[in-house]
Amino acid sequence: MLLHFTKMHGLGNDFMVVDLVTQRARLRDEQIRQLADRRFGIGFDQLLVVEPPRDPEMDFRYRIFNADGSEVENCGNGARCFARFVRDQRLTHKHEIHVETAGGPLVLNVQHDGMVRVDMGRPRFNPATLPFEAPGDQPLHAVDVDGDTLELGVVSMGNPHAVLQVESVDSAPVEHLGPLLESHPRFPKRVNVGFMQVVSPSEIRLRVYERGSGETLACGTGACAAVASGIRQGLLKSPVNVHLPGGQLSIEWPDPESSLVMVGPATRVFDGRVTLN
Ligand SMILES: N[C@H](CCC[C@H](N)C(=O)O)C(=O)O
Repeated sequence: MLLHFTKMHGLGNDFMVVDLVTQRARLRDEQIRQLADRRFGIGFDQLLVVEPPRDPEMDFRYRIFNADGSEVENCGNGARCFARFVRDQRLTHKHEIHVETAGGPLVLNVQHDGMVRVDMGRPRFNPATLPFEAPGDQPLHAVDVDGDTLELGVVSMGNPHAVLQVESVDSAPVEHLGPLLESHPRFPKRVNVGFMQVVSPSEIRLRVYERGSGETLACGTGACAAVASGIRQGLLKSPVNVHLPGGQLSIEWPDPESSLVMVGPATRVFDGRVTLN
C-alpha cells in the first residue's frame, strides 16, 4: 500500500505527518519503529496522524507516536506543524483550529506572520496526573537516581514531564541522566526529562531528553513544563523566552488559572510516498 506523507519540523523536532482523512491506513508499532529509523526508514522524532474528529464540535483528531512506536498524549511542536499541514493540504481554511488529542483539546491559531499560537491548556502539578509516585503535590520532589538525590519539578501537559534545574545546559549530563530518569520506577508511564538553565526571570535555556525518542533539538511540551515549573518555584515570570538547541519558543502563563500559551514556527520540508509492507 502506498502512503503519502509530509516531513515537517518545529525547531528541528522532526515529524512524519500523515493525512488519514483522505487516505486509509493502519500503522502497526513495528512499522512506526521502522519508518522512524534514520538509516533504514524515513527518520523522525514523532509520527503525527491526522484523522476526522470523534467529537463533532472539533475540527480534527490528531494522534502522536514516538519513534519507539509508543502513542502519547501531546506534542507541542507537532501541534504547530499539524496546524500548518491541515491548512496547506486544504483540509481546512480556518485560522483557528480546534483539535482532539489523547491529552485533551487544543486550540491552534495560524498567525499571518506564519507563526502558530497554541493554547496548551493548564499545566497540572498533581503527581497522579503524570503519573508520578509521590506523597503529595509540591514544587520540587526528591528523587534518588544513580546514588544521588535530585530535586525535580513534575508537570503534566497532557504528557508527563520532569524538570531538573542545572547550572549550564552545555555541561548538563543529558546522555547519562536522561535515560535513567525516563525509565525511573516512580514514573510508571515513563517521563520526558527537561534540563533547565535559568538565565533570567524571563529567559531560560533548555535541553530535553524525550520519552520514547531520546534527546531532541526542541520539545514544545517540555518548554511549557519547564516554564510552568520555574514560575511555580518563583524563578520565572511570564512571558518567558525558551532557548532550545533548535531555536526559540515564547511561552506565556500569566496566572495559575489561565491556559499556558506557546508561540513558535512550523516548517514543511518535503512531501513523499512510502510503500507499507
Ligand atoms: N516533541 C514533543 C513532545 C513529544 C512527547 C513525547 N516524547 C512523549 O513521550 O510524551 C513536543 O514538542 O512537545
